[in-house]
Amino acid sequence: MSHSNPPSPKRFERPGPLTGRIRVPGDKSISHRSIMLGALAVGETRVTGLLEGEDVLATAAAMRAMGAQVERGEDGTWRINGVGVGSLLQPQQALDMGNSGTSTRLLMGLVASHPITAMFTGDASLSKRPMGRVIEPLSQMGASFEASPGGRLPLMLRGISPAVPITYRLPVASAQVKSAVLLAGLNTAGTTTVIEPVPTRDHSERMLRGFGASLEVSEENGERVIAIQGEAELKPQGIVVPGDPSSAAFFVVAALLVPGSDLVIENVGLNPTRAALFDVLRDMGGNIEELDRREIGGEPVADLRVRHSALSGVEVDPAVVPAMVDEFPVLFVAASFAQGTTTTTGLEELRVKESDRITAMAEALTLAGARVEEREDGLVIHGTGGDPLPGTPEDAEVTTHLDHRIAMAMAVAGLASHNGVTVDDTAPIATSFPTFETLLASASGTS
Ligand SMILES: O=C(O)C1=C[C@@H](OP(=O)(O)O)[C@@H](O)[C@H](O)C1
Ligand SMILES: C=C(OP(=O)(O)O)C(=O)O
Repeated sequence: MSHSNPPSPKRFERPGPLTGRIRVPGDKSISHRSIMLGALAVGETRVTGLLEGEDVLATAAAMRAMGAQVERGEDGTWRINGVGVGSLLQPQQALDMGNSGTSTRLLMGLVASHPITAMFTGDASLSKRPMGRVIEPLSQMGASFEASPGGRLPLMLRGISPAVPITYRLPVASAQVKSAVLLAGLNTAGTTTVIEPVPTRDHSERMLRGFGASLEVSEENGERVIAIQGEAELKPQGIVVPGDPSSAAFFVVAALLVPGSDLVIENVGLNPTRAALFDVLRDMGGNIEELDRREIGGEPVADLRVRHSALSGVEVDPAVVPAMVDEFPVLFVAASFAQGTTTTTGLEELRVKESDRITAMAEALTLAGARVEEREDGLVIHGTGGDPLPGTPEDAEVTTHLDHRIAMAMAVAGLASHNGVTVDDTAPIATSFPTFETLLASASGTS
């Protein structure tokens, strides 16, 4: 896990144009869910294109600790032999969630409706993140918790079976909270319902259905209502994981910013609940073309051809925030090079990710010479009009706070800066995108 890796500083400097074709690793959200649902199906689920990042490996280790077989074949296919809904085993040791909020919150949902007790631990970043948002609904379902102060990790969860089905309206727009309740509902007799005032990524709904759960989505008074029938029997699946749009985002912005670039990123997942960044960048003037749009594993996918473009500032509609919640760090970088001002609002959730991404990016971009104003719920960025940023001073480095997306976003800023940008620690990148630096070297012809 990244918390045990020594810090690995690196300076990112102006490369040649980004050209050719690259393929980013599999989608993180879909990879986590493939392992979890595979571990609850009876029989063998096969997954190709699984993201082999530390976050997903933490999920795999936890599912093994609760009885599933999760193995990587030599051909890169993952084989998961599940225990069946209701049959998770008592883990013998604490479940180490590393840096991964998704692993923690979704697995809390699974454990909550099984008659087992689990201790959840994580790294320094994860141990600061709020878990009250899942403790609350899962307590209503009958699970009990002993959490660290502030509803944080480490925490002990005592699950219960039978659990109580609930109807829960999400107080924050969070796919992790939605998924935790739906996963708890899998082993709960009756109907468990989640009401989403603001739609969030829908991979759990799509995949639960794909695995054979009875799940209905309807709309009532402008809200999404998701109802799952409990005591489900899941059937093993063959899953092909599309490329992660959240990882592709770094290369899309890099190609827009580095002069002369013309890059194709193959096989990018474009689920509408995930893909808003690409629309915002197009509104800013970004030349991003979709090639060969197709469907893979029930998800829309395309190759993205991205060419260097002059960008203009925009006001980002807060309604699109959930559909690009992880992409703001790199959007802020794009905005720093645009002509004019970019305004973002409604980003309160960014303060409780792996780091406080509003403050972390304001500080990092300011150090690299950008003009940034921090507000409670977003950033206002005055762009350079296309000129390079100065970059970080020789003796200074950007602080990533154990946050992979800060590290990668500022690496991209370095590519378009006079003096480059030094990032204090690139180790967290391995949580979601272990091949980031290799792909960057290959796209810029420096490998
Ligand atoms: O459900 C998921 O797979 C995720 C949901 C989002 O978190 P929130 O639900 O906390 O917004 C996102 O930031 C995270 O990277 C992955
Ligand atoms: C917020 C993220 O992940 P998680 O919540 O799973 O740690 C992310 O990948 O940007």
